Amino acid sequence: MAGVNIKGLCKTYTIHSQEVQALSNINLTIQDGSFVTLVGKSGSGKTTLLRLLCGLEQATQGEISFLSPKKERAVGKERISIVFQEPRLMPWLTVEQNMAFALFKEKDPLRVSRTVSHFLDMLGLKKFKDAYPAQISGGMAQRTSLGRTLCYDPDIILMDEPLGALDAFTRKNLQAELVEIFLLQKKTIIFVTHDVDEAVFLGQRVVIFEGGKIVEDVPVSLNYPRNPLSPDFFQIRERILGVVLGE
Ligand SMILES: Nc1ncnc2c1ncn2[C@@H]1O[C@H](COP(=O)(O)OP(=O)(O)OP(=O)(O)O)[C@@H](O)[C@H]1O
Repeated sequence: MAGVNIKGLCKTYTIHSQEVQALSNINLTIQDGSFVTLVGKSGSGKTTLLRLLCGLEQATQGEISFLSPKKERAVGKERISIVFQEPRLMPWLTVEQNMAFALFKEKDPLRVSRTVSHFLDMLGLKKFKDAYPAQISGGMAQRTSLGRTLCYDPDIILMDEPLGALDAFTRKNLQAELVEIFLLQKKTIIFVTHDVDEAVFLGQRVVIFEGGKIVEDVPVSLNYPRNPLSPDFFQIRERILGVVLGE
């Protein structure tokens, strides 16, 4: 595992010679093995931060470093994986093969089948292992995408609204499963969502973005699994909603 230390991070895009400051002076420390959710209105810079963290974009200024990285990984070789809103599975591969794809560098076929089988089990996909993406539901496809990520054994998992396209029932189920996976695996998870309830249900901290800046960092010191109907949950949710809506 690894945590992240972000110092003075800025990202400017240029659209038709007009500069857009997507992120300005972001300072954030995310501890190893913690679950952090990022919320904020559309265009506040959440996805840009994830893209910088996984190297899909270069920062204009500032730096990102890793905290307590795994000893067996060389510095700079931390494993970061990203899960998007859409599962991005390969349609010509089965559920099992899509997950195994994360292990294409692994030489030992037994290790591949053991790892894939473990996560197929954990995610309730065993019965569908031979199905193709077009033959499974959106929830199962997103579980397969998460399974592929877990097979890769990343130090840090970035999630960009991974449950955003699912129906409310499937979404609630997957939120609960994600908490269980987090408690079992203790990976560092950085999760972007527009849904404040989801952010409070999942995160140990909710970081609020506005106009490319962090405007508040709210600790959520409630035990898992959380009850969204409890007064403590309600109070934190209202506080965050107030900041996001600028009330
Ligand atoms: N590739 C790009 N080129 C130019 N501008 C970009 C690019 N990506 C993002 N931006 C701009 O950066 C700003 C932040 O965008 P970003 O996607 O990070 O916001 P967000 O908070 O993730 O929004 P949403 O919740 O809608 O996904 C926006 O003004 C957006 O137009």
